[in-house]
Amino acid sequence: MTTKNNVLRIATRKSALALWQAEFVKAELEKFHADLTVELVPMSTKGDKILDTPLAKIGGKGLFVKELEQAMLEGRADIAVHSMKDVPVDFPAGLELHTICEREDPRDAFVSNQYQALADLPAGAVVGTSSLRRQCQIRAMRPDLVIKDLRGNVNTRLAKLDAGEFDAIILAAAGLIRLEMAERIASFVSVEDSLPANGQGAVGIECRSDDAQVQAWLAPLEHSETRMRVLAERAMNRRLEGGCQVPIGAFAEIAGEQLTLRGLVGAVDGSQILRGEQSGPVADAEQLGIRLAETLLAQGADQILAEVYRDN
Ligand SMILES: NCc1[nH]cc(CCC(=O)O)c1CC(=O)O
Repeated sequence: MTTKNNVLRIATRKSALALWQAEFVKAELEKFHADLTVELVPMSTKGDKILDTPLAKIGGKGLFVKELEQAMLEGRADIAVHSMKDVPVDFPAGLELHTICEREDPRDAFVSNQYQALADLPAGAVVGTSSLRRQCQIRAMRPDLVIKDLRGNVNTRLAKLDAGEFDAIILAAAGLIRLEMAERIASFVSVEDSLPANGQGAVGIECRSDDAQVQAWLAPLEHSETRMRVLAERAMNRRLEGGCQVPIGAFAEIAGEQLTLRGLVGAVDGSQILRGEQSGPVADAEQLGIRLAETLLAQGADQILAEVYRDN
């Protein structure tokens, strides 16, 4: 038995955002379970250590999660808190994504010290992003801009903007809001202009599949609407066999009993963008994701993705 009585250990990366998310889950757990002690177990992952290579070129799925999963499998930790966006579609035997918490703002944020929005940037302005998804959508909209790779955690990226390396950078709004840096957001990029990544803005919790005690503790943190949205988005990504570094956008919304999923697959240079949409009952979330992926594949998404993988 790896779980001590009334102690739960959270494996977490050491970035400010990861620590914020782990502290958030700790606070929620302690709010619901007065007699529970929650400890953080911070660790570095491969994705944190390799900082000089564009993410898309490092390869390998789960760059940011393997070390955390090893800790859970070896009983050094009980749960791991992830940005859903960075969580691979498949889990190692013995572990599962058990809980999905309520989503923060899922949009991309435009951050600049001089300009209000993408539309205000002059021709030739330099925009920083490390995401192929953001890159292809910006290039499609504004082929006159220069896109440069931008790596590092949120603070590093902001420091590079402030040092003048870029005229603007694009980040997930959720990260800035959580780190209490919402004032850095010059404007939100609409989901029409930049379809978010699957799971963006949502926090998920992974644990051992057979750990009933930990799962009982996690139960009150579950947010069912977020779960259904993220299920649809991830199902689309999975059917497309997309990793986390691909020019794929997936974004679901729920109105009443109806879930609407929008999806996009693009060439990195923005020369081609395929879009689709599926609506249906919330309970069919995964089916809608699979169906949308299939309509995109029928339009040629597989060729576009094959080229992306070849180039990277
Ligand atoms: N890929 C890194 C990553 N993973 C999650 C977030 C932001 C928070 C979130 O989406 O929940 C970010 C930073 C970014 O994309 O700007």
